[in-house]
Order: sequence, then structure tokens, then C-alpha cells
Amino acid sequence: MNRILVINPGSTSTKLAIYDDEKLVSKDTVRHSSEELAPFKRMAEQYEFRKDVIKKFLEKSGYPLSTFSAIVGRGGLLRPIPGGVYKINELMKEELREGKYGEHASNLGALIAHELASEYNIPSFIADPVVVDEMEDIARFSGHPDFERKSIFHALNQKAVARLIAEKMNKKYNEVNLIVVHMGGGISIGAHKKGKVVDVNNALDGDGPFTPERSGTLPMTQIIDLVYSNKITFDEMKKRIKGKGGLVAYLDTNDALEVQKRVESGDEYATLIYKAMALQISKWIGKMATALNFEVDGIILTGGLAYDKNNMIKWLTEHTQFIAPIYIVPGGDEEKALAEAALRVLRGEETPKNYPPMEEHYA
Ligand SMILES: Nc1ncnc2c1ncn2[C@@H]1O[C@H](COP(=O)(O)OP(=O)(O)O)[C@@H](O)[C@H]1O
Ligand SMILES: CCCC(=O)OP(=O)(O)O
Repeated sequence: MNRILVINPGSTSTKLAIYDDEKLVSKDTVRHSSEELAPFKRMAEQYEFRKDVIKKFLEKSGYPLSTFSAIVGRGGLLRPIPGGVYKINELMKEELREGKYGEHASNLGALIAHELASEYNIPSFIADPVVVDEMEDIARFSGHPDFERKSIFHALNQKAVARLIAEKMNKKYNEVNLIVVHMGGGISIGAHKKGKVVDVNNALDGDGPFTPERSGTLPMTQIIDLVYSNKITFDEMKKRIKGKGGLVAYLDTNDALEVQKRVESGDEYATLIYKAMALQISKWIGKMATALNFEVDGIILTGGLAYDKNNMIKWLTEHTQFIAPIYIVPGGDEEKALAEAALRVLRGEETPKNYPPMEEHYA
């Protein structure tokens, strides 16, 4: 029997799971409010805080670390790389620790997994990190040669739910065209063309709809004017895009459940903002439908916000149902996808890749 610990740090939560082979034996989602995370300036500063959450989960679940066969963490901001399972190595840890390719909670997945695994000399991996890059070259153009569009998204869950729904359609993933909308702390909308994510918004860096904690795309000239006005520091501006944008900026919370309560209690401003978010997400679904020439077999709504069928799902359906049938996978299952990835390696069914992979054009 293989026992796997899964560590999935997200921008608004830490999700944890323990699997004995395919069997889920323990899981928890610890939510982190924007106030709780506010004191941390850099992601590396959250290391001990998130590690404590994991240690408490292990204590509560009663499984000593010495009984695990492997630890698998959510993969963070590395170089753009192909999907798959990767061994955690020193270069990867160094790049994640210093935030060389950006700052996000997922950077902590590999760092904490490796530290805990090293105590007991067991293997540690990441799988389908947020930098999986399958974009078509035509989708990389931004509008100016100095700036390139990047593939940064919920690759792990997008791929997992796309495979799940393709299976429900009695098709293979590489036979269908799907639009996958992952709605968590960040929101990504991917165009999956016959098994490859050929276009997607950069869910982290000011590209896409606004989200529980991110601003998404902002009016460019207004930003330039603000930045050059000297009324805002570099760090404050970065925070407006990621961490203190979106619902946090408009409604002072990153918790869509709280927003739902306000909507249901008749709060008109909260309703307007939440509806505006649904409209922006819908417009991105329309964009990705265009990238697929409107040959779309299904639209999949997933991530935490996909639990909200009375509001978010209803509004997204109103805006986009004419494009293709809508499938809902509330939450998604990143933990299961991570555990399965580790199991494939432990059983010798998949060879874990080294980081960085050989394809040097990815560097
Ligand atoms: N049952 C629910 N109904 C509505 N929103 C929810 C629900 N559960 C979680 N959410 C919201 O989803 C967002 C987090 O999504 P999740 O995919 O768990 O995030 P992440 O992994 O990015 O931290 C938060 O705004 C949270 O309040
Ligand atoms: C870095 C892109 C993925 C992302 O936004 O994840 P969260 O929703 O967990 O913040």
C-alpha cells in the first residue's frame, strides 16, 4: 500500500489530503481570510504559517509522517514547462524560494513537501504546475513585442476536470474542444483544443476577469498615470493586481460565501459587483469560444465559486449557455489529481521528469 500526503496551497486556502493508494482517508480545507494573510509581504514569509497548518492536519489525522510513501505538492511558478510529474530538486526550490518567476502560494507546495519528505527520506513531487505551457504561438502576442502573453493557470485542475467530462461524453480528452473555467482565489479560462490548452488568460498577473483577490485586466493608461503620479509604491501597485484586487478591493473580503450572504440579504452594491464579476468571466468564455472557432463541445465550471449555483452558476449560464452545454464540477479535485500523479510514479507507470526538462526552448 502506498500512503500519499497531498499539499495544495492556494491563494485563499490550504487544501490537504491523505490517500492510501486510491482511497481518500483524510482531507481538510483551511481557508485564509485576506486579513490573516495581510501581514505577509512576500510569499516565502508564509512558509512557517502554512507548514503549521499542515502539521496540525497531520496530528489531527493521526498518521505519522514516517508511514508515508511519498509527498506531492501543488507546483508553483517555475519556467514554462510541459505538463507531467516532476521530482523536486534544488534548482526548483531555489527558484520558488526567491520567487524568480513570480509569487504565489503554489510556490510553497514543493518547498514544504520537500522539507517534510526529507525528514523521512521519502520521495517528493509536483505535478502539472501552474506554468504548464501548451499555448499556440499565435496566442502569445500581446500587442507589443516587449510584452508576451504567458500561460499561468490552474493547469492541474483544468486538465483533471477536462478529462473527467470528456470521459462522461464517452470521448477521449484529445477528441474534444472544451472551455474550462476555474474560479478560485484566481480565475483562469482555458481553451482546450483536442487535449492541449492552446489559449488561456494569465490568471496571476493582471489578465482576465477580476476575481476574489485579483483585479484582472485594468485600464492601461489609468495605471500608467497612477504609477507615475508617485502616489503609490511598487509593492502597493502589485498588491492591487494580486492580493488586494477584485472582491477584496470592492467588498473587503476574498470570501465569495460572505458575498453570497450579502447578495441574499439584499445588499445592492455587493450584488452589482458579484454580477459584474460574472459578466467579466462570461466575456472571457466568449473569447475562448472564438479561439476555438465556436466549435465547443462543452463549458466546464469548476473551483470554489462553482459551488454557488444560486448566483454565479446561474448568471454564467444565462450569459454563455448558447455557446455549448455547461458542466459543473464544484471545487474540482486537485488533491485527487496530485495523489494519482504520485501513485503513477510509485508504481512505475510514469517516470518523473527532471526540472528543468531537456527542451531548452522552455528555459
Ligand atoms: N460553497 C461555496 N459557495 C460559494 N463560494 C465558495 C464556496 N466554497 C468556497 N467558495 C469560494 O471560492 C473561493 C476559493 O476557491 P478555491 O478554489 O477553494 O480557492 P483557492 O484554491 O484559490 O484558494 C473563495 O472566494 C471561497 O469563498
Ligand atoms: C497561479 C494561477 C493559479 C491560481 O490563481 O491559483 P489560486 O486560485 O489558488 O490562487
